[in-house]
Amino acid sequence: MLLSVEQIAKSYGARKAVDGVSFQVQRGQTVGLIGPNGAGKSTTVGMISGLLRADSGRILMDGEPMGQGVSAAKSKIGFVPQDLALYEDLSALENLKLFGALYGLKGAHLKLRCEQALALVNLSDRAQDHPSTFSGGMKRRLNIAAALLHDPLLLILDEPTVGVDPQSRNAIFDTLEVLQSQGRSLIYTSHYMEEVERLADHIVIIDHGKVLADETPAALYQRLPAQAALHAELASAPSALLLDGVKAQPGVTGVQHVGNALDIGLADAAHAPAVLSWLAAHGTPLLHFATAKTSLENIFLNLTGRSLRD
Ligand SMILES: Nc1ncnc2c1ncn2[C@@H]1O[C@H](COP(=O)(O)OP(=O)(O)OP(=O)(O)O)[C@@H](O)[C@H]1O
Repeated sequence: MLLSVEQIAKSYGARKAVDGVSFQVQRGQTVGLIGPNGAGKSTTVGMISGLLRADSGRILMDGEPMGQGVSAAKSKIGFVPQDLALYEDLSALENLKLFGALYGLKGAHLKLRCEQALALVNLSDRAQDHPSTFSGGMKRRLNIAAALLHDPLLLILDEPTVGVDPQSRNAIFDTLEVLQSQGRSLIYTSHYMEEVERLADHIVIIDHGKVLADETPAALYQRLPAQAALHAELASAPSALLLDGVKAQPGVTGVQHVGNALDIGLADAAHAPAVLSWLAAHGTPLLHFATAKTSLENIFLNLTGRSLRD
């Protein structure tokens, strides 16, 4: 195991921002930390990266306790904060050299690491430009490069796609996938389930400073009442009788309708053909239908009764 977070807690005055959070990160694993605004994600990763002191609990990095100040454990972690930390009046390369020097890198080794990091985030051709001329996404990528200079085992990213255009978002994902293929561990915080689902082997759901779930995406899917959804558009609005009939079909976990459209939850996608045949035999003509895997986005709603984003 690479990182063990054990019952960490932190209050700001009377407000408990993080209230006994525990989870682990294995070598090479990506853990997605997901929760709504104010759930305690930034405070949690702030404590893991050593920027914030925990009121209680313990954090072990590669077997060693994490504390404040410089330590071997801390040097194994790279942190990409939510707030961008770049010097606008230095070039991209000069920014990296400054960060690298702070990590104690020097000379040819520093230069090589800066070049490698710029190449990884696809900014080699902008090395001499100032970040003031960069898009939000390019600045974020430069920040990721800065956090990688000292070759950390674990990279922590706090909502790296906030304020980022879709193209740069994909470039960030591409970079993170390269890091994964190198066997690096990642902690990725977000309030977008689809992002976490794309990247993470393990998802930790956090709300009001507490862990609500800590599982693989597949295990979380199993917690959803419907595994698949069937959307069907009829030629006219369904009758109450038809709705009851659909609900009674094997594998149907729920039915909603808006106008002529039916949204049917299925315990398994394999039930879709039988439900469609039944509809064709009993309903008004079917104009259009589509099936889809249900979204993990629903899991938060399922666990808390609230949605991830308001
Ligand atoms: N420096 C601070 N002083 C006082 N309260 C704080 C401070 N930082 C965070 N909080 C509070 O602690 C709680 C957790 O905040 P935190 O930033 O960790 O959540 P988050 O999940 O990262 O949210 P977001 O997605 O909005 O960044 C919130 O109620 C927040 O208002």
